[in-house]
Amino acid sequence: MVVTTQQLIQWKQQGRSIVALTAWDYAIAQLLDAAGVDLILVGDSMAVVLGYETTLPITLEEMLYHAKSVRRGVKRALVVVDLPFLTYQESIQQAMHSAGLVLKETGAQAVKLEGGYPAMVETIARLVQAGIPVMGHVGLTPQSVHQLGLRQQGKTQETAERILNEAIALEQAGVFAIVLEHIPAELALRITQKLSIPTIGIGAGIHCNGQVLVTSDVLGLSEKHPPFAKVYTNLRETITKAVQDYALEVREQKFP
Ligand SMILES: Nc1nc(=O)c2c([nH]1)NC[C@@H]1CN(c3ccc(C(=O)N[C@@H](CCC(=O)O)C(=O)O)cc3)CN21
Ligand SMILES: CC(C)C(=O)C(=O)O
Ligand SMILES: [Mg+2]
Repeated sequence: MVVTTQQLIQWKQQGRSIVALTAWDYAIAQLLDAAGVDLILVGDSMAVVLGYETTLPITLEEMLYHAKSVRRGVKRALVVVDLPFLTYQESIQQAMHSAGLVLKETGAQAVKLEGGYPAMVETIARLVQAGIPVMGHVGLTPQSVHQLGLRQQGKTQETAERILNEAIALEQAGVFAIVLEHIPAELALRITQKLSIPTIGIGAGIHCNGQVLVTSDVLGLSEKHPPFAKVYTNLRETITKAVQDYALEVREQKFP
């Protein structure tokens, strides 16, 4: 049984939590899919495994290349691809072109883009009308890092209302799900209760309809201490140890 956007909405109604993680290549995607992850996001956070400081330098070409590789590894999960910075904000035409390339060239089922009311509502409505499933993303939007920083959003009454209203506007525009990043848990609860579509949280508390994390953070591959992830295993240590063991055995002529 493959995961569809309708399935995610049904799971919200049934109270079954949605499990989402990011992937950037075939090997990782194949492992996550086989382990039963419901939604695989080809996130622009792959910046971390490509050695960029922020998500801003990632290009549409890089996303397409990695998304194709991810798609080849996935049999069951829904594959969603981030539209990178300035490949959708310029005009509806630009967004349509970028999202169209993602669906045509990669075989992914949906795109995600950052932002809410008013800037992105019309764009999302037009993409959805054209048959492109769109996932929203509000709260902390890392493509706006030079305006927002990386601080929690929606801490005041006023900004909390703004984020709630953005989420409502995005649902009306037709998104099938919405990422809530780095907002207070009580605000995420209010949004989750208000919307019929599922909320997928990252740093947004336990009340969301699902959770998403950056896989390199979960696996202990990221160099920096991850902001939201629980580090379930430390692959940096595992890999370092294996490589050092190999180097030693080669130098001592014990291998092969
Ligand atoms: N590997 C990785 N994991 C992520 O979760 C992630 C990325 N990359 N890249 C895109 C964004 C950036 N993210 C981040 C990064 C740092 C903080 C953080 O440290 N926030 C501090 C404040 C820091 C500041 O003000 O400069 C906080 O206490 O909120 C939050 C979100 C989340 N996203
Ligand atoms: C953390 C998620 C929501 C994301 O946008 C990404 O990985 O790029
Ligand atoms: Mg992203």
